[in-house]
Amino acid sequence: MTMPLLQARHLTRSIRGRAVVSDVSFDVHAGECIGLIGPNGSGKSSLLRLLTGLQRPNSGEITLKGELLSRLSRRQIARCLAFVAQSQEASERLTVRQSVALGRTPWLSVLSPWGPADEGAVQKALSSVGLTGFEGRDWESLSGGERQRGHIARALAQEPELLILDEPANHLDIHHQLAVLDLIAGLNVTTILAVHDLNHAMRCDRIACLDQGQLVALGPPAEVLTPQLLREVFHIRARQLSDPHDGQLIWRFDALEKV
Ligand SMILES: Nc1ncnc2c1ncn2[C@@H]1O[C@H](COP(=O)(O)OP(=O)(O)OP(=O)(O)O)[C@@H](O)[C@H]1O
Repeated sequence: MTMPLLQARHLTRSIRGRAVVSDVSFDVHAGECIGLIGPNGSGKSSLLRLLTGLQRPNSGEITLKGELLSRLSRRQIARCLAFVAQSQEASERLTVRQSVALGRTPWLSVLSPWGPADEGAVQKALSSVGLTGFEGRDWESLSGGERQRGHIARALAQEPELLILDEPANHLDIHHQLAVLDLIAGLNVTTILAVHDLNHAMRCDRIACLDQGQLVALGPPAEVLTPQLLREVFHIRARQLSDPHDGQLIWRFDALEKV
């Protein structure tokens, strides 16, 4: 068995005495796509921030390629892992190209200045999110959905082994939601993404489900997404229907009264 790309062991993060991430452990293997689901406030964003090293757990540890994350520099982490946060904003006035080019920062140094490989990575990233031709536009002139694709392009330009995305389909119209999810699925990159749409989560290799900071289920979609789990965690009645067109299973949901 190869070493996991990322290991989380007994992660706990408390805010004002309340555990928003509580004793979470799991492994992520190279090539996997893991969908992180859970109700609002269940700790998805908090857990993702721990995995990126942006926040430290109160207890527990994370290893990235066998190295303790807490011992790695930001630059070392950024050469392996890219993060697309929720509602991320670029502060400076930048063009789209400049903004995406920031993804190359971890690879640049005095001895390794900007070169054709960096330019190639930026163009490839822009092309894979459908933003070729937007290079010269002011970042601020982009629509919400275009910005979201720009953020993903910046992360791709980083050429990470592990891509962590917090609700990447947020702000996107239905076409771009599906296009971004297809894009992520087609990348040769290990991915962890927080998702709200359970039909989108079905496309992941494994699903991790958080409830009140605890990891209550982890496994293939068909094992994790059961009517019982969806009732207990999301307070919904869930039924699976088969699409007559191709037999694919689709969820249908009804809200239940919270008890
Ligand atoms: N800085 C903070 N101060 C106080 N509480 C916080 C802080 N950050 C997060 N929390 C709380 O931690 C809990 C988990 O929040 P988190 O954003 O991780 O949840 P989430 O699952 O990503 O939610 P959503 O689906 O709504 O985005 C929530 O109850 C939230 O209010």
